Amino acid sequence: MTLFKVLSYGKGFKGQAIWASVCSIVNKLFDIAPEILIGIAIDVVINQEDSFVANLGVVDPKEQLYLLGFLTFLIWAGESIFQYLYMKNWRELAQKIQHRFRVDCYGHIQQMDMRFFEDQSTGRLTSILNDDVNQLERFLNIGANDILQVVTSVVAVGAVFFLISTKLALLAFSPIPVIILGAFYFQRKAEPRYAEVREKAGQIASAINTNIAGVATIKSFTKERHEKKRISAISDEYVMANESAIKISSAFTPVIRMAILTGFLATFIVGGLDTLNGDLAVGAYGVLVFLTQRLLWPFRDLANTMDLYERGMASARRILGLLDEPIHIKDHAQAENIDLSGNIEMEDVTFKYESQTSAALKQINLTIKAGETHAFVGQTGSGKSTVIKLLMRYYHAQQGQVKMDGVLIENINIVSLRSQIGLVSQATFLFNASIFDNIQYGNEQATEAEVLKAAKLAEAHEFIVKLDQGYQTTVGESGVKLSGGQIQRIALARALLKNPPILILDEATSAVDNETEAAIQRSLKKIADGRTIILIAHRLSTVVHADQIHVLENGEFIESGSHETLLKNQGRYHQLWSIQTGGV
Ligand SMILES: Nc1ncnc2c1ncn2[C@@H]1O[C@H](COP(=O)(O)OP(=O)(O)OP(=O)(O)O)[C@@H](O)[C@H]1O
Repeated sequence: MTLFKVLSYGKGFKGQAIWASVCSIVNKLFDIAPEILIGIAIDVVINQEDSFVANLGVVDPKEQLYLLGFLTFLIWAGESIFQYLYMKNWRELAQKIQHRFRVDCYGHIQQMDMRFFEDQSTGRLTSILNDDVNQLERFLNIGANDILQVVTSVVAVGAVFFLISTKLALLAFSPIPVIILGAFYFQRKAEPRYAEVREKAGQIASAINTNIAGVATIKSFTKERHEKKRISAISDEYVMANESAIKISSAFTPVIRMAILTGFLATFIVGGLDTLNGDLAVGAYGVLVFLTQRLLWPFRDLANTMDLYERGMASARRILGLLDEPIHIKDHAQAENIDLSGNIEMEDVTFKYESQTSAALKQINLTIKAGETHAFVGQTGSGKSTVIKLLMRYYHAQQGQVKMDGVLIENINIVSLRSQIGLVSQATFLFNASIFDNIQYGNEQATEAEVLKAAKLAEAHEFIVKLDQGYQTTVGESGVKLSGGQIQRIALARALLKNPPILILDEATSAVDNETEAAIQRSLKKIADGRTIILIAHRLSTVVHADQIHVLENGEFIESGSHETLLKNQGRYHQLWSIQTGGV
């Protein structure tokens, strides 16, 4: 059950949960005590020297009243103190649990396989980490306390009722089964509606996220009105989902109120008649009438609690669903840390993306010796980047083997593998931080001199120092304050700083001008010694110096060799080269 799973997240905070529960219960006991004191006070003014208090030893009615006044003061003070304590403790617990959920969820998302992210919208994930966790926090803040306090009042008030009059106790309790049945009915009706509300909230977040990220495209196509309408339509769906939940939750309180009224009237009239007949003392009658309210009114708040509970559980199910998503690519027990020297082998590797009907790579065989530079060229969609994704172990090949230094890639610890590959991918991502920090991300131990050296090798230093704040310039999310070529050079510097034995550049210099690219090539030559380099480029001038160039077509290597050999072969590479150099 969702609630138990949520509560099991509170393991480790058991002591505080018990203390918070005690505070909730004591507060409730203090809360119902004044009603009993009112009854006793009525008894004092009516029976004076024969009152209940007089029997305890305080005979003077005035003194009895002073005593009751003093007790009332203590009770109110106690109630206030315990209210402070339960609120503080439940809220602190809610904070701890929501924090744990958020951080665990985030950690889990980060570990998910790349294929998981292909079907997910960032908006949905952010809405789970933000909105759903907050929703759950709201329930945890007050929900547990509300439930405990309702139970406490039923037990404590019930005890007083049964002590005074069993008949009236049964009458006062009669609406409770109706209320509980109503609550279950409400819960069953509300559950799917709140699930729908959470789903719609996720869709809104997703649409807004995408649109803000793509605002330049929206503007360039002057689609602002269209997009506003689209967001408005999704927002309308959210409103409609909420309206349907509101209808059912709003009906709950009035229905409960009528049930409460029945119990109250029964005590009021039957108890009154008993008092008139002399079967019930006036003070006791007063206590019962006031206590019926104390017994039944909390059930009215149950509607809000149930509402909060349903919303909270709908959110919890989304959070737990995310946490239950299996991680397919992970280290197995025998995975080792290996110091790679840069030998790479692929044997008969065939790989198909789940969503595709045909394989992206077919029977690929590749041998790269440590220190060599290899390049992959070929038409768009031919499978070049997919080779890299397999080397990074983002995906798992359905057939064949990938080895590094003779060790199966699955037997290498993922952190060890990825930390020894410097990848500059097509989709470069910079963090919303300073340029310095973005480069240093490649190696957090790197000194300032090392960061500058990497930037110089990547031909980035010159443009960085010309910026207003130099290395301290903050780049916007995805580096929007920089040009495409500048972003690529920062990403390259970041990868170089990692000083990896394997460096993979997937269209890493596609956006820089020819002159800068030539300078980067010269830098790369300097650092290529003892390092395996894999290049992917459409611009063939980038790859002419590679030891081996592999031409891919439809997921197959159709030609391999050095630039000169491939030109001599007069095959596909020759054709591509001729097109690019204007020979055709
Ligand atoms: N995440 C994915 N899910 C499903 N199919 C994919 C995915 N990524 C790539 N593909 C498909 O796999 C094939 C190979 O894609 P890949 O990105 O490896 O090509 P590429 O040669 O690197 O192309 P480009 O030069 O355009 O970068 C393409 O048909 C592509 O549609």
